[in-house]
Amino acid sequence: MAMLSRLRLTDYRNHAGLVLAPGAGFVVLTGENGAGKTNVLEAVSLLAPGRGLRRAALSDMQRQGGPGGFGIAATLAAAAGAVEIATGTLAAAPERRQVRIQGAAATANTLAEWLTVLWLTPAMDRLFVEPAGERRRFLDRLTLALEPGHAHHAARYDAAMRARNRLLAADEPADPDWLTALEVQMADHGGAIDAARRSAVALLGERLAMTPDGPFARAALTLEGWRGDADRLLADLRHNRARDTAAGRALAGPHRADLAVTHLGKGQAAALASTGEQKALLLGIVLAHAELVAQRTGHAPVLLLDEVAAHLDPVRRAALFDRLAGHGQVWMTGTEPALFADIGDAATRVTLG
Ligand SMILES: Nc1ncnc2c1ncn2[C@@H]1O[C@H](COP(=O)(O)OP(=O)(O)OP(=O)(O)O)[C@@H](O)[C@H]1O
Repeated sequence: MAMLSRLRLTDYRNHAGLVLAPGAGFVVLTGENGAGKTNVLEAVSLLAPGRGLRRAALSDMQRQGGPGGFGIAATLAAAAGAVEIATGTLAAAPERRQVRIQGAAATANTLAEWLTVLWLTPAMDRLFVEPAGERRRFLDRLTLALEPGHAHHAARYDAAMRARNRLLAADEPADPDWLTALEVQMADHGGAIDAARRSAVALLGERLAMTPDGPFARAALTLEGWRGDADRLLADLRHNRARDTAAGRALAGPHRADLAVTHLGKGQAAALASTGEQKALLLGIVLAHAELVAQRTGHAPVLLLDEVAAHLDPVRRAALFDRLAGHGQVWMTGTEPALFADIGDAATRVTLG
């Protein structure tokens, strides 16, 4: 777990070749609209498991007009010394993500052992009113930061679930032993997923409850939609084979969970809060989580705050900078350098475009 001390982008979106040497603390990216600020944050988000902060297709990320394929390489300053991590695609396989750690091929999920990255983007403003999937993904990123094995369990669960769906959809009757084997895998990994999420929600809830009422609204969190351990999941899957066959998918399991968020001060569902209140709730959750992860793992996550500063009033902006000072590496974007005038000289400032 660490921070980035060097970042090199090759043919990544609009960046043919970009090298940055971020310091610890704030990394401020400014530039006009379309300069490629969010692209840089997206590149950093791909140094963690998953599809990055836009959830875009890999083939969309290679530079249009470039040779095909892209590269994102970073040096991590870790306690044990520098670690080189890299991800990207090759021109011949634009949809296949390659990952290297210290030069050796690795899976994307192992990136979680080296770097924790969390982000807040304008697209997440609608998180509380969107379908459950977006909140589940958000919850899973929060969980992954506390439990690096979470991505592995999620990947194995999804693979087993897809295989079970295919088996149930096939014309010929499913081999019961094979079906049971897949359900056992789903139950084992699903139980681990649920336990890790519940633990993350409980820890984060405690942290939020402890946080004094400040300029960012406080949230209460609960896991909804589906809860249960491995035994319960296995029993449910067995019992619901006919129903799942008719539906064409598994109707119960941790893939149906949701994160319910309440505005603590108002005792009201986050979805009912105003747009500004929803932004503040989300920011409050991300900040509390970053502090929680730093406290529990001894390593602050790398935070990517896309266009967050511009949407805060000056008092909240100052409060944000105050709260994040000394947190670790915090990447922020904005079109106006003046937004970041108050964060001091220690920041790494980069103008793009
Ligand atoms: N695969 C690609 N190849 C080349 N350019 C791309 C690719 N994908 C996106 N772009 C370009 O990147 C630019 C958008 O970059 P980005 O979203 O990082 O901008 P930004 O600096 O964050 O802007 P804003 O301030 O408007 O949010 C657009 O001009 C877009 O055309």
